Amino acid sequence: MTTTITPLIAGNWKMNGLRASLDELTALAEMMTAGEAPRAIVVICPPATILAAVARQGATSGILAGGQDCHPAASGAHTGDIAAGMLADAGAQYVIVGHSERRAAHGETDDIVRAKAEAAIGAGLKPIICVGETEAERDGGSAESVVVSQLAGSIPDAAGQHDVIVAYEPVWAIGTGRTPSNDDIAQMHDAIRRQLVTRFGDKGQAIHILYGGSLKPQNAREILAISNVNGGLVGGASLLAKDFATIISAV
Ligand SMILES: O=C(CO)COP(=O)(O)O
Repeated sequence: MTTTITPLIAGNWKMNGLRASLDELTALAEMMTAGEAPRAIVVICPPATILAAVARQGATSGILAGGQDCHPAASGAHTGDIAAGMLADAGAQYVIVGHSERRAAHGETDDIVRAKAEAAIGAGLKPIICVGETEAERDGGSAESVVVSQLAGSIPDAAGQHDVIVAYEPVWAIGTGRTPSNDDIAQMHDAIRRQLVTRFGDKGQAIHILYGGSLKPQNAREILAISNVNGGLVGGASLLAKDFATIISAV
């Protein structure tokens, strides 16, 4: 079965962005409405402090808002954490879970990431579930088995009935300016697709598989054209409206 997936381009602002960044969002919205309508779903995941403002501003321009992480629990004594329901309350429609910067710095296991994805689905959000191998794992030849195993542990059964997004982000490509070869990206995305289809049948054909890691205006066109690459998760290049707009228009 061939399923057409509308590409999705998500910007992960990480710990960058003050209220002043909303000007960049205004510029992005203007660029998006100036030319032909974008052929992609566009999502910005800002820091939580400006999430509500991004969601409000995005409501008029079609830019959707997402969180960068959520807690598995709905509420409780978890100082500094944010529940998925709170992100939804602030206007988010998406939330990134299992980003490698959190897996590494906060000891997040696949079980925790899966619990976060379940919490997100429970709150009506679409989780963007991140997976990716380290450089040592790629050099050692285990990249595919590592990613397939991370995905098996991180994606909840509920993905069979609800919308989830998978983001393949090789850890060594994040913020480094390096990317895998197009063949390596194709091979990994094909392996992820096979696993999604084996587990979720036709629904697995419709799940977005995003590529992330040094996606830039210069390489977006060729990477986004690779089969089973259904969009991108963009870090550094999402901070400047001009660069992000170029990536969106590369779809
Ligand atoms: O981690 C990323 C997005 O989540 C990718 O970051 P860069 O695009 O800065 O490499």
